[in-house]
Amino acid sequence: MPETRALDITGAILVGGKSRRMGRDKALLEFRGRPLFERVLDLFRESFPQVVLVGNQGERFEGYGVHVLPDLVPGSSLGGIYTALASVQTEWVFVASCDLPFPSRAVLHHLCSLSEGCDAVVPRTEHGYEPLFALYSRRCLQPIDELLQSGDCCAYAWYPKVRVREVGPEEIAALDPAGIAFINLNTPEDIEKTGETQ
Ligand SMILES: Nc1nc2c(ncn2[C@@H]2O[C@H](COP(=O)(O)OP(=O)(O)OP(=O)(O)O)[C@@H](O)[C@H]2O)c(=O)[nH]1
Repeated sequence: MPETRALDITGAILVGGKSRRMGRDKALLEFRGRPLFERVLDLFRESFPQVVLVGNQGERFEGYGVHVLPDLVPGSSLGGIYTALASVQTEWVFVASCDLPFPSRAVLHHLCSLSEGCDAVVPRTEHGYEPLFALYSRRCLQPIDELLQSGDCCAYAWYPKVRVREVGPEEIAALDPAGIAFINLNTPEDIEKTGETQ
């Protein structure tokens, strides 16, 4: 959408996980006839002027015409967020996990509309923060770096160090009434269960 494309945002999809619970690469896992990560890729391509993937073994994504950033700090999704923020030219990065079958355009656009006066815009549902579908500015880089250097890789433990705009459960429910925006697929059972959704 034009108002989001005009913003200084890169879309970054994290594709560097080990997929241990799934037993095979989640990003390229076939879900309803297409590799799973393409659902976020499509949404990002229509929303942001530039899109990158973050993770090692970039050759997996040959043919997509999208730049792959190798992990600067491998081993955690927070390391992936760090790599994205440290590598892109834009002031903001919208980060998403690769395993979201129903990423929400409405939630994405709402988060992007709230960036004024803060350093991060993060959804929070009744299950807690959703750090892997959130908007971060480059000002988050230093506190993330400090946390990683301390040996902690919790994706949201550094939030108290920056100005976070939380988008709470009621706001999210209005944008995602079916409650599917943050479903992610971790196990073969999740695929079976989610196959029946929508
Ligand atoms: N770039 C990058 N992304 C990661 C890394 N670890 C996890 N991710 C991504 O973070 C998102 C959530 O990952 P998880 O489901 O928590 O972890 P996973 O390693 O993919 O799966 P499990 O091995 O089953 O825990 C996915 O998009 C992963 O690809 C990493 O070390 N580097």
